[in-house]
Amino acid sequence: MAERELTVGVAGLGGVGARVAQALLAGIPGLALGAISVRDGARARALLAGFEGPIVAPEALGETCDIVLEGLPPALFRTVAEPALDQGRTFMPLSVGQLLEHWDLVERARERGARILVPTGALIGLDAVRAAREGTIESVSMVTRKPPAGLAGAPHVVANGISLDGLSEPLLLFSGSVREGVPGFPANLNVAAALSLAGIGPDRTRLEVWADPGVTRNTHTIEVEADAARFTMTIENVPSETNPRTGRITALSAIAALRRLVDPLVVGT
Ligand SMILES: NC(=O)C1=CN([C@@H]2O[C@H](COP(=O)(O)OP(=O)(O)OC[C@H]3O[C@@H](n4cnc5c(N)ncnc54)[C@H](O)[C@@H]3O)[C@@H](O)[C@H]2O)C=CC1
Ligand SMILES: O=C([O-])CC(=O)C(=O)O
Repeated sequence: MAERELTVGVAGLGGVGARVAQALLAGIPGLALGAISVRDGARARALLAGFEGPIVAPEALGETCDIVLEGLPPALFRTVAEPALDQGRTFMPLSVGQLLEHWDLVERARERGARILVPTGALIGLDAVRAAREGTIESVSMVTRKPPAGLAGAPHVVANGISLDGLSEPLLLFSGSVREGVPGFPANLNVAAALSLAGIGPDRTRLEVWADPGVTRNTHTIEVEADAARFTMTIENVPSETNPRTGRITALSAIAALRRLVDPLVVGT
């Protein structure tokens, strides 16, 4: 007999959340869009024609949904994460950098029998990094290059009075550990946080962030040196229409991660 469908609650209908919610509405076997959390209900109903489920506060999604997907501005992360975990749900964050700052939530998930599933998001190769971690990893580094518009307004840029207007050469904005870098770029380095969590942690994972007028895509290159393998991988993401900081593949990665929870055949580590 077929299992019942798992319901997904989507927090935030921005570039990522709207795409995921639309995919669920269009139909993914085994999954159903259970509830959404938005600021503008009328806009949401227009984006999700045919959705008749409830619109609730972010903290209420876990009351009825098996899986809670967070696609909010980073500052609202805990508002949705904490109740979902307390309710024993599967929590899928996109604002992954916030996990580093709210690390107690991992222990909370363990205590409550909840789970936090971090999708690969706008990155590449977390399967290989996770496999390498079962052996010994010596080093992991990542270089992020974004068009200057995708980095404008980041706290690090503002706090240091850096002007990104009219750049003619690539400009190195940050070099250091992922833990040091994330707070200055909360809407840009979720990928780096995910990489660090898959591998050797935010203190040992090295990072460079470049504002590069020569790229039109959000470009991330990771290099891993491990006893089992050495690998270098690059992904060049098309910025999404609604938010130039966010690569279009981010939503697709979340959809693929949701599918994995119910598919009878799962491929990849
Ligand atoms: N893990 C990854 O690889 C990546 C993660 N991200 C992160 O994912 C998150 C979502 O990204 P986007 O969809 O591009 O952001 P976005 O800014 O397009 O969407 C955020 C949405 O949340 C809504 N919102 C704001 N306050 C709300 C509230 N109180 N209740 C309900 N909704 C509210 C906004 O109206 C907006 O629609 C961001 O934190 C972003 O930095 C982005 C790219 C890659
Ligand atoms: O979309 C991207 O290329 C990466 C990004 O913004 C993030 O990790 O927050």
